[in-house]
Amino acid sequence: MHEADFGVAGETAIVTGASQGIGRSIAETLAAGGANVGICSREMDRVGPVADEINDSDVDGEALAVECNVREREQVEAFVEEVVEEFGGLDIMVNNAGGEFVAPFEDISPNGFDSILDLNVMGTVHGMQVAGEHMREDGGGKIVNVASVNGQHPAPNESHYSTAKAGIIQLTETVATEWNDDGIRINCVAPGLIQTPGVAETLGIDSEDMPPRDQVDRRIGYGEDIADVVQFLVSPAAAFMTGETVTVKGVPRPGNSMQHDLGLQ
Ligand SMILES: CCCCC/C=C/C(=O)SCCNC(=O)CCNC(=O)[C@H](O)C(C)(C)COP(=O)(O)OP(=O)(O)OC[C@H]1O[C@@H](n2cnc3c(N)ncnc32)[C@H](O)[C@@H]1OP(=O)(O)O
Ligand SMILES: NC(=O)C1=CN([C@@H]2O[C@H](COP(=O)(O)OP(=O)(O)OC[C@H]3O[C@@H](n4cnc5c(N)ncnc54)[C@H](OP(=O)(O)O)[C@@H]3O)[C@@H](O)[C@H]2O)C=CC1
Repeated sequence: MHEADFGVAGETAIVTGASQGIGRSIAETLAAGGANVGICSREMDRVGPVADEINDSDVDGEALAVECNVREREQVEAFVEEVVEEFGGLDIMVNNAGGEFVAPFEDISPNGFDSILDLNVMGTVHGMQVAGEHMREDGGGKIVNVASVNGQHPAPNESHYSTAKAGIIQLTETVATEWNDDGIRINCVAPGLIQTPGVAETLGIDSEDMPPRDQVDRRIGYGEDIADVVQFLVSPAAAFMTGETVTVKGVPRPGNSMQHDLGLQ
């Protein structure tokens, strides 16, 4: 009888942008599944407490926090090296750090457009290339990139971000074809609207009464909705998946969802 294996116990994972929001949920979920997690953000004061919380809890995985700006290649190299030394390898890389500001196309300066491409696309490129080098040496690994429904459907005032996230989807699909022979599976998750501190800050959306997770329609997402799919993608259960983008957005319906209000149907 076949039993599905969603396990990550004993693996080493890196999650970028894990001081809050989706990245934090992914790190906590993988650690609860028994993986050791290296986590980063731009400020140790913000990411350190997340590692402390994981290490003070009764989950099997351990956490190591490192200050790292994913836009800086040398910092990504140092971060990955520190995690590999601490935990003795690297099996899973989750390129989650990303962000945006909301503005009409005509109001975005060249530097503004570039900052969003640099953070989202180049941050992912750095993470993939640096992690990929270690994974190739070790005989393989799993990479998950965090894109967005914005990379799949048009929405007003998101031109820079949508361009960046569409690029991440193509990057995932293309490199998956190149690194297949190295035993590296690369997939992508495209979240719909997820309640995070970043969304509260950027879009002004802060849902106090979150409907339960088993409700698929008429709700904003939880970080855990994304984390669970990421764990599936890096688990043996997804062994036959690479170069895919999994959309996780519930059921947005015209007139009754915030995603509709944002033009993301
Ligand atoms: C259904 C799905 C929809 C959900 C979509 C949600 C998407 C998310 O990603 S949610 C998580 C979002 N969280 C964040 O984005 C965090 C908040 N944002 C930021 O921290 C920053 O904006 C940044 C990290 C995205 C960019 O940082 P940085 O490169 O340091 O930016 P600078 O402040 O140095 O500015 C560079 C450049 O950009 C111009 N600019 C900044 N904000 C705006 C704006 N609101 N409108 C227009 N232009 C902006 C800024 O003026 C600079 O350009 P120059 O003036 O030409 O130098
Ligand atoms: N929330 C949503 O609705 C959606 C989010 N996404 C994507 O999911 C990912 C996470 O989003 P969300 O959790 O909402 O975002 P948040 O803004 O809540 O969190 C972003 C995280 O990334 C870190 N971060 C930001 N810039 C950098 C950087 N240059 N280097 C390292 N870390 C960085 C932040 O830490 P610190 O500030 O401490 O550096 C923080 O931990 C992003 O890629 C986003 O685009 C996609 C679709 C929808």
